[in-house]
Amino acid sequence: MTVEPTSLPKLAFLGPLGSHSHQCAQNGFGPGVEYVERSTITGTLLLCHFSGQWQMSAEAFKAVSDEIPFALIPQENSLYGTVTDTYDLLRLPEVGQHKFVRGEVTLSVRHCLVVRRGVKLRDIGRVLSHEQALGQCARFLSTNLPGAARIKMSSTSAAAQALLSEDKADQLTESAALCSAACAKMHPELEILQESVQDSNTNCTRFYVIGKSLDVKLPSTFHVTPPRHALVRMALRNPDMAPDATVHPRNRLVQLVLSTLLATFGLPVTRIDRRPSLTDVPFEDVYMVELENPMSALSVGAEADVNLLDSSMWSRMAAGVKQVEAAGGDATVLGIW
Ligand SMILES: O=C(O)C(=O)C[C@]1(C(=O)O)C=C[C@@H](O)C=C1
Repeated sequence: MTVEPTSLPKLAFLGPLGSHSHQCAQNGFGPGVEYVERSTITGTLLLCHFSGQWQMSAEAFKAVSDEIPFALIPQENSLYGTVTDTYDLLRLPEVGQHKFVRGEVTLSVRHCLVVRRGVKLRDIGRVLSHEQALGQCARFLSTNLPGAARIKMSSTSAAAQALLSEDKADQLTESAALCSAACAKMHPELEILQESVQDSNTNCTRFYVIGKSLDVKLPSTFHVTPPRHALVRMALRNPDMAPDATVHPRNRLVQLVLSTLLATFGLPVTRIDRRPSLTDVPFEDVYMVELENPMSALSVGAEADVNLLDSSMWSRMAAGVKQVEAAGGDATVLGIW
């Protein structure tokens, strides 16, 4: 009898190893996936302008494919707010077609101030980290390192690694990084100068689990609950054709979003985010709207419930999309989880 080799599904995350994304992925998926690190969420962001549409490559996110069916990307932090790279990616047409939000994981986030061994606080002239971590530690930095330049890196773990490769002879002052304690401990040449430097101890980041389709089965180690959330992208279908010429298209979109949303999907709205659209029209926006079904929390458990709730969420979403379209809007379901 031959034993088939078992292969775990792959999950892409923002690396290198030791990033908060890595920690969160491990908490959420444990040994149930093969981890594939990527060096950016959004890679070479918004670099090429192609056939009238801004295109971008997003390594962790773009990796989602037949070969890598899942990715984990940070969505929002409790102190510093929306992860804009992620919302920029949610504007892409392929989201809602080949990539969907299929789950979420929240991570409690603690940052340390880390240096090469022997470096003192007074020597630090630069602090390297992910933009989110710099923002989450802004008060600490202003108080303790007011003159230090804040340098954005692709991740907190990339910042820690950069300390190791810095050429001391090139620098007049020393650098520090903001990263997790676990990340600092991966490098014996590094030392933690101060722990827990984020501006609040309740600091946490919510991540989206992206799947290559709405059907792909989530890894068995991921805790699946009955679908409770939906994410919908809304825009004006044809912004140039306002039925009432006195109303600016931008206002028309706000009216559409507000008037249709509250009634159309029949579910409470839990957040609304707005980003510039991918068209060339100045100030044309796209809205990302998250809805939450309070009822599904009551029916956790049986597989039958999950299927029933799944189809009821779906029919609500499909009906809502039709109504938005009838009102001159464009709505795409980006995820149900
Ligand atoms: O840089 C990392 O370690 C990441 O995983 C990214 C990220 C983010 O983009 O928000 C994740 C969690 C923390 O909020 C800080 C940074």
